[in-house]
Amino acid sequence: MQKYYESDANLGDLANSRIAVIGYGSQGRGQALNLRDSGLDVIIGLRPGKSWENASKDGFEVFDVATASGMADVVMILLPDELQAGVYRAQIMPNLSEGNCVMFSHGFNIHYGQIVPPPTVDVIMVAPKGPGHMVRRVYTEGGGVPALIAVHQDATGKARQIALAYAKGIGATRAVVLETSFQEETETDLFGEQAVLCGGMTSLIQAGFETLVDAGYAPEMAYLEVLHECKLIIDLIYEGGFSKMRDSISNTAEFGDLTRGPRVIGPEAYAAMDEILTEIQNGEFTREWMLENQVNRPVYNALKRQGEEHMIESVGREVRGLMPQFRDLTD
Ligand SMILES: NC(=O)C1=CN([C@@H]2O[C@H](COP(=O)(O)OP(=O)(O)OC[C@H]3O[C@@H](n4cnc5c(N)ncnc54)[C@H](OP(=O)(O)O)[C@@H]3O)[C@@H](O)[C@H]2O)C=CC1
Ligand SMILES: CC[C@](O)(C(C)=O)C(=O)O
Repeated sequence: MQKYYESDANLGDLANSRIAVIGYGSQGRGQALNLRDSGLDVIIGLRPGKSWENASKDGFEVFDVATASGMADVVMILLPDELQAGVYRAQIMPNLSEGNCVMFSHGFNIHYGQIVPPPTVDVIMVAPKGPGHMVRRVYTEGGGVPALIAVHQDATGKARQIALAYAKGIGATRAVVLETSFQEETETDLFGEQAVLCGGMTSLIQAGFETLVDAGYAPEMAYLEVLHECKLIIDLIYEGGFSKMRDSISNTAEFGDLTRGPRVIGPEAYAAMDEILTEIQNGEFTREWMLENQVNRPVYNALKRQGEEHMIESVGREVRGLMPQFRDLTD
């Protein structure tokens, strides 16, 4: 896999370009602030509302999406994936000029054919591998969140240099930038967030919590054991892999980890993961998500409400309230 660092990228490749960041949410805000602090010319495209107020407060010039797109050489689309195609067709596409660059932080809309840009523009991806708030926080601390780049269309012959310059602008080359394809990024990202990082992890934690509470243990004990301590264990895995974590835990914990863990994630879990991956690869998940949005998200809203009402959430608020380090954090 091709890897890039600071010396492989040149901010000069974007020196004469105006970048319109469309959207000012998690990624939009983090990326726009970092790009501006890296000396690049950034404007914001939005609809009136909360994000518009936030971007103005942060000192950006904010325009409606059509105007910002028409003023820019590089248009980075950081709207929710499910809304991108509609906004692109109505407000971005009519304002693109030959030689412009259209960018994404997730390959979703290009890979699944929801957006098909004209052949006269570059189409690239710079996808930070972390939440937007961390993209900003780590940059201000002098580091960077790693990112993936991909080139879908290279109309100008400079698409890769532009992707690398942008990645440098948001701080990613301070960590590492890997080159991939829109397909690989989209499918692995969706799989990761569904099966492991978000879906798999919350389901695992909730199942552990329910098992302890149903067996009569105090909910506060269950919370500390299966949720709070997760972060401490994950920090060790993040720093040095499973080996560093296993060096740090007791021998008893390690024996239990090695012998009992595979019983929890047994053949049925592997089969479920295969099924989830297949639904991503054959477009079934994307069809479900896009149709869900067309009918105002009945399933999403019901499941989200059930999640918010689960006992683990109220117990969590209570237990975090007992610890000084959580007092300044808003839930
Ligand atoms: N969240 C993350 O950390 C990551 C996200 N990504 C990708 O980044 C992209 C952006 O995601 P994310 O940052 O989570 O998005 P958010 O939901 O955090 O932010 C979306 C932004 O788009 C604005 N917006 C929504 N609808 C419209 C509209 N019709 N016209 C104009 N502006 C609108 C919102 O403004 P308003 O206040 O008006 O609603 C908001 O500023 C996606 O492609 C996602 O897959 C990739 C890696 C990680
Ligand atoms: C894990 C969720 C994520 O894929 C991310 C922060 O990288 C997302 O799309 O938000």
